[in-house]
Formats: sequence, structure tokens, C-alpha cells
Amino acid sequence: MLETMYAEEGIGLAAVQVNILQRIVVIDVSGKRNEPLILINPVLTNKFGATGIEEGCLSVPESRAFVPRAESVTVTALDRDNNEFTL
Ligand SMILES: CSCC[C@H](NC=O)C(=O)O
Repeated sequence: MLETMYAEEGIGLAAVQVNILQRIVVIDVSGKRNEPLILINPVLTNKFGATGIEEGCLSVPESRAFVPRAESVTVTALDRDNNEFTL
């Protein structure tokens, strides 16, 4: 998933986008593209505020649309070593 996200110059990719039917998300919003974040079975436990921007989607590359988003969220997930973390 990381390989695909980096190859497509994305900032995030969900497993279902590459036909893996599991709750896994990879993200890298670092400037140098060297800080991958892997969330397995993520659960949003809190969200705050409302915002949104026009976004693209690697699965529908020809389209862009405004997507409503929270300003911040709290998420708990497992990492690659099965350790739970919250951010
Ligand atoms: C803003 S959410 C990320 C959207 C897109 N990733 C998956 O489709 C990407 O451009 O990386």
C-alpha cells in the first residue's frame, strides 16, 4: 500500500482502494515523504470542528470534489507490530 501511495504521489490510501478488504490506512503528509503512518483497524474516538477542502481521490483520478472534514480527530489504531496507539 505504501508503494502504491508513493508511486501515485498520494498522501493517503485505504486498503479497499487496492482490493484489500480490511480496515487499513496508510498516510504520509511529510514534506520529504519519509514518515509513513500505518493505521490498522482505526477507530475515530473524537472529532472536533468542521472544515473541508477540494480533494482528489486516487481511485477516481479525473474527479475532484469538496469533502467536508473535521478540523481534528482522535483515532486509536494498531501499528504494524500490533501495538495500539492513539493520535
Ligand atoms: C485527502 S485524502 C487523500 C486522497 C488521495 N488518496 C486516496 O485516494 C490522495 O490524494 O492521496
